Amino acid sequence: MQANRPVTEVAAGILLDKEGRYLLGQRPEGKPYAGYWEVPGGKIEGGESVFDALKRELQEELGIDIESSEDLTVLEYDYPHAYVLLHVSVIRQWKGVPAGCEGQQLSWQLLSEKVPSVEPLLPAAWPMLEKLRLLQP
Ligand SMILES: Nc1nc2c([nH]c(=O)n2[C@H]2C[C@H](O)[C@@H](COP(=O)(O)OP(=O)(O)OP(=O)(O)O)O2)c(=O)[nH]1
Repeated sequence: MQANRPVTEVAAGILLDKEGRYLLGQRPEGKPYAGYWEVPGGKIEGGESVFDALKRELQEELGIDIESSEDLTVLEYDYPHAYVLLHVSVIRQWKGVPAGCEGQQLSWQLLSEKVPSVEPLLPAAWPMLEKLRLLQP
């Protein structure tokens, strides 16, 4: 557990399509861990619900509109730059085609593959993928 460190609450959304693929994005230059691959999402702002934050972040980052999500898990991770609490959701339906609206690269990955074909991944992305594999299709 963290001790006396501010908590950064983050909403992360795993887009899962009907072919069993999920989406990763590459963190842009200028952010901590630039170049690392992650599940799309970002910080929850004051007063937002997890879903509000997810809807806003996926609109900003990917240009898509979501109407629902399923809670998958909550994870904590103690990075040198921040102590992060990640609220992870799965999204199976969205409007629009995901695009790298912040100049970031995107990559669809098959859930049936043990390891993503892109690297490196943010450390906290690994346990999310493990949870995702336990989901019933
Ligand atoms: N989006 C996302 N963030 C993750 C993952 N794993 C993980 O540890 N994080 C951490 C990294 C960051 O410390 C934090 C997310 O912050 P961010 O910098 O992406 O958020 P943001 O877009 O709102 O940031 P900002 O530039 O507006 O300050 O969560 C993940 O898979 N996806």
